[in-house]
Amino acid sequence: MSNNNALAARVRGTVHVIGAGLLGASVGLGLRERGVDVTLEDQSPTTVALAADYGAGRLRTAQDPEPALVVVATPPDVTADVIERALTTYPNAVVTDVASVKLAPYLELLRRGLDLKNYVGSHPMAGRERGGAIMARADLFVARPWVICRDHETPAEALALVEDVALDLGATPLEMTPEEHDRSVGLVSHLPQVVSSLLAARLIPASEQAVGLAGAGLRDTTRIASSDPELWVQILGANRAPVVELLDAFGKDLASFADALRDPEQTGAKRRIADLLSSGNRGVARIPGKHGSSERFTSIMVLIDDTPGQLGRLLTELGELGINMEDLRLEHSPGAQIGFAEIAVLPEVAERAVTDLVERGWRTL
Ligand SMILES: NC(=O)C1=CN([C@@H]2O[C@H](COP(=O)(O)OP(=O)(O)OC[C@H]3O[C@@H](n4cnc5c(N)ncnc54)[C@H](O)[C@@H]3O)[C@@H](O)[C@H]2O)C=CC1
Ligand SMILES: O=C(O)C(=O)Cc1ccc(O)cc1
Repeated sequence: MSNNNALAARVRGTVHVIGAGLLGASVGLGLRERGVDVTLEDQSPTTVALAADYGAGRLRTAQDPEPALVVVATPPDVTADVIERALTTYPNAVVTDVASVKLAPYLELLRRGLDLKNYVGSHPMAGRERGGAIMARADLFVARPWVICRDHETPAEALALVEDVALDLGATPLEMTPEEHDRSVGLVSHLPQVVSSLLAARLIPASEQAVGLAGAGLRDTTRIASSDPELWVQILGANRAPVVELLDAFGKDLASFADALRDPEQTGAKRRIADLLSSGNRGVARIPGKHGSSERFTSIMVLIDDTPGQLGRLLTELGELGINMEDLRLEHSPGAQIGFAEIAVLPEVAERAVTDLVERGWRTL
């Protein structure tokens, strides 16, 4: 695989991360790999020491000059406070945050009458079910969208600096208003979280025998049910209007489905069931990375650096490993330095294929 150190960072100057948990330490690890100077701060001395030990950056000293950029990676309910403190402490730095909601902190900062020319909110669409520095990964943001919410006062240089961080971390920056962002993540992240959690909660009273029959379908639909309830109470509370609207619509679909199924012999009931199920087919086909994958095969997503020869090497190594590739699809986001190779293999060899590829240094999703 190509070495990230070989790629020069776009970001110039020191990046100061406040909140050295999953997101903050992942930003630190990724930027350190590119040789960027990263300083760390956290209300927990243990967390900051842990993140530094993992190589996510160093502690700030009194001699350090003002950072070029501050990344606020604290829980949503204190994000506005921490942004305000960062803007005051480092008046010449650009300040961004990575909170999962964008409108509530922005409105709160406006309400406080702060000068927001140096603040550019953002949100990397990448995470894990568990927080903490110990869960951090340098490649967390690779090939993921990174939403940036500028406003009409944002100077071009401030926007460019936040975009550079996203690009240095392998993400694809894209601009949205805070309202567009919150409506979009309500649909693609917050509604799935609630549905997955409530679905998984149905398992609590079930017998061992019943739960023992669970397969990939249940695992796929409940993966994010292991998420941190404390973080999600904050995220959902801060984006309640779009999420409640989505839950109401979802509840209507559920009720309509149950009505049709209660009496499938009534005229039109079977069609209603089929229509709802086939809407699901059309919806799932819209998820990037899920197009065209055959039901017969298991897809493995392999990250490919955008450098010559990478794909050829992957195909050669698959041959060496004796893994038969049934299909191949390439996906490349404009602006990203990374692409995906979606390899279809027989389900029975999928697990071994992933293990062998990871052992050889490939990154899989
Ligand atoms: N967990 C996820 O999958 C994702 C989370 N986010 C957002 O990233 C932010 C951070 O989330 P995680 O890294 O998952 O949480 P985390 O719990 O792993 O890390 C948060 C850190 O902030 C520190 N902290 C809390 N209040 C502080 C304060 N006032 N000053 C300094 N440090 C403080 C905590 O001690 C903790 O170490 C949240 O706003 C979340 O919405 C964004 C994308 C994905
Ligand atoms: O793992 C997933 O599918 C996620 O959706 C993770 C995630 C959680 C919270 C965010 O604000 C952004 C991404």
